[in-house]
Amino acid sequence: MAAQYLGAKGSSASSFTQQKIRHLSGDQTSTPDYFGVGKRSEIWNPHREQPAKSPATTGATNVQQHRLNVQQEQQIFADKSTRLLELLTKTSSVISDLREFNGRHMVYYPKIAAATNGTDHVSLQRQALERSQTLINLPVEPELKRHMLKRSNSLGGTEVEQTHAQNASDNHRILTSDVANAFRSKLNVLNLDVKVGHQMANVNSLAQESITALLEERLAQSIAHIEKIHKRVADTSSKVLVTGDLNAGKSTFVNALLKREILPSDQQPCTSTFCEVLDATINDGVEQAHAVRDVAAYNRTDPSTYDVIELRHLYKTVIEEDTPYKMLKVYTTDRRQTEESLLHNGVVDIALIDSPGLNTDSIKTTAVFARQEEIDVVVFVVSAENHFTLSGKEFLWNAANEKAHIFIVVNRFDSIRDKERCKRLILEQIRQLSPATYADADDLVHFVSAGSVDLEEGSHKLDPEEFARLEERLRAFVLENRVKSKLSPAKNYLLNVLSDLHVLSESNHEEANKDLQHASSELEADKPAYERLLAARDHIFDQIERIAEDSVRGLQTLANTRLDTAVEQIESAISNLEYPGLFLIWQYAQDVADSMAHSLQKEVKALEAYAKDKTHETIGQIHELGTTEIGEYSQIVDVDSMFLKSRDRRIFVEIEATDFFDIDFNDKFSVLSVSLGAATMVGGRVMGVKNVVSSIWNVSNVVGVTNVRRWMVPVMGFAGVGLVVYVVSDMRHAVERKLARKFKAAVKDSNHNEGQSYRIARASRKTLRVEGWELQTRFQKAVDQKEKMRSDMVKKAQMSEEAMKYFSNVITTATEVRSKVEAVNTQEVCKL
Ligand SMILES: Nc1nc2c(ncn2[C@@H]2O[C@H](COP(=O)(O)OP(=O)(O)OP(=O)(O)O)[C@@H](O)[C@H]2O)c(=O)[nH]1
Repeated sequence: MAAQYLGAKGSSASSFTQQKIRHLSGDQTSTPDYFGVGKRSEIWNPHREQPAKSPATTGATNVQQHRLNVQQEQQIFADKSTRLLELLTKTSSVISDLREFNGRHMVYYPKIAAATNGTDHVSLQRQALERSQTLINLPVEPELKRHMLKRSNSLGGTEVEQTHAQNASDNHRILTSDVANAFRSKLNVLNLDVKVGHQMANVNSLAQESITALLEERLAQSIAHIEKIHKRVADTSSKVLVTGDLNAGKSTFVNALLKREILPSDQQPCTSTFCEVLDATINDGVEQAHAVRDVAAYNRTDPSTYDVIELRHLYKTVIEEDTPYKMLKVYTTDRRQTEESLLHNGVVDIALIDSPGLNTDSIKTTAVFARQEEIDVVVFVVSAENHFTLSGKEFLWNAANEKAHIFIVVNRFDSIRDKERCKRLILEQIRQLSPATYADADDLVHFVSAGSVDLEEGSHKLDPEEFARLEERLRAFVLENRVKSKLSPAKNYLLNVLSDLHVLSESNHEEANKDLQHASSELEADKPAYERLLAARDHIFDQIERIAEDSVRGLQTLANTRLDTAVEQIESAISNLEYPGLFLIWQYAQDVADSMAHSLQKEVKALEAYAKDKTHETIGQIHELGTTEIGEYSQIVDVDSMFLKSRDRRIFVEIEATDFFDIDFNDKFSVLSVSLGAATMVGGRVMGVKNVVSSIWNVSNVVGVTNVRRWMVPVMGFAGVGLVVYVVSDMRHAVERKLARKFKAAVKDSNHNEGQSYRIARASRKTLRVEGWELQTRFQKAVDQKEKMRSDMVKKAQMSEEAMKYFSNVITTATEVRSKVEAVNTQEVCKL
């Protein structure tokens, strides 16, 4: 039959081969007409008129040409599958990279803005609120937060604007339903909308993290699927499922193909489970059957996954009703020459699967089996005597929908008397059940007698002509079909997933670009405010230091001066003291000492009060400075806590007996003067004592020493009395003078004034420092916050740049891979 495609214009086999390889391997730049018989579409029109056979074409040439075609087909298939395998690997690695990227950056997947239900709005509002609350969660006073929000505006549009800008930035990710739906409609395998019940739930209500997780899951599934496809494309064998009505002769047919009595056949329905016949070379050349309970878990190299059954005992297992086995893997050797072998012929290894006859119980299982991707060809065996039963029709009808072409074997044809009528009736049934199969009936429908095939070992008897032809067509059909069943799904999946990667990457590239623009413009717009903030911070730190130091120094100087003055004028502290008289002079002295001490202490207290006021005033200045720069905040420092513990020192003056006499015995005139003083007081005339003494001195010089001696004694006596009188009468003032002198000396010796001034200044400095620190901390927080925001923006910009670069690479790779996948032609296959 292959000859019908050949030599119409007398083309040589080699030029035919080259044309065909170019064409079938997808080199679509070359002339599409590889058969040289006209337009390509003509080749595939099932209703085409068959070209007339060349009378010169002999059967031998046909066979030879068929074999040549098979080899070429094999070469083309190998080329296509190698290319697809590479492209599958490449695509898988692109998806793996995307998974990794999704883990780091979160791949963007658009959401729909127009809420379809209340939840969407609530969710969007919540997101916006969460974003705006980021600032509110800062570890600062509520009042400060409020003001920082307010102030940040004056600092050049920081947090509040950023929050709005962030919202705007994120909102641009939320699309109108039309745009998002348009985006999603472009997605095939990576569309994240999931079916919940009878409705499609979209991802709007999901948080970005959930979308990321969903996408991750989808990408992982995609990689697993590609791995499965890869395995299938790399697998050189094809699976042929043989099914049909009960007792139609399926097992007999499989044996006829194998030219061996492998599967048991019986007049009564006997096949109770699926039997897959495979080449024994796969099983290290050992002929045996593996009875499998769990097909998914079956592993030939793990004997725990199956029971071994000798081939000669197969019958018992196969006919066993209620068998626990779901599948029998029958490894057998095809004793024919390699090129004649069906199971292992160097071109395509075929595994034949015999199935239980169709009835109401088995139809479902068989239909599921037939639908499996790994089934390359479905062969339906129908008994020529019974035609299609109801189960057979149902199966064929469904299978035809899935696989389009079914290979139909009408068996037991030898038992039919009116063969033409039988053919006509059965073909009519096929026309109704599977029009595609009917259209190719010449190749796909075979009337044979499988029971007539000689299975005798070493027999050289040729197969009946019809069966030989069936065999040739079946091999060709398997070869043709594996392009459809193996390569087409691979190609389609790759095209879908690559298209999705392209769509997703374009959208992400666009988003990353928007993010980059946004981050860059935000940084640029914020720069002056940031610089102002930094300058203000440095300035304010200096200012605080200066204001506080000026205040403290002023306070210390003032305290010192005032205390010195107070000491200087300490006599005024006793001016109002009542003198209790000579007899209580000791008590009076005590009172004088106390008064002076109290007076100084009072001054210290007054200075402390002043220091509080002054400190309060300075705190106010610092606070005002702070609020001007970072907004209102509460003052935490309390000046009332200053000087809570009394640290003033009382000046103690020890009262001694000498404090009552203010006479200097070292002075040569002292005693005399005191006596005279007393005398003059006694005489009622008070004159300067020194003047009197010097007058006497002058007189003695004039009158001579002898005369002086003569009247000196009475004078001295008189003076003594006077002295006593004077001392007694001056005792109050003597006490006051002496104690004042002692007090001043004590103040001076103890450095009291300096000490107290220093203490007052230190207390003020301490309080001011707390306020200064508070402001510095708050300021630093504002700076840190701004710097964090800026560094986040920079990171965002960097990430956006990285994302743009990454997605543009994905776009390039996906485009390249896609065009290579498209170039693999899986539509047109050569009919062998
Ligand atoms: N006359 C004739 N009998 C055949 C032919 N092929 C099979 N048979 C007989 O039909 C009966 C059933 O054959 P099987 O191969 O067991 O049929 P089956 O479809 O595998 O049966 P189940 O798997 O049990 O449904 C057997 O007795 C075969 O000898 C044939 O071409 N001609």
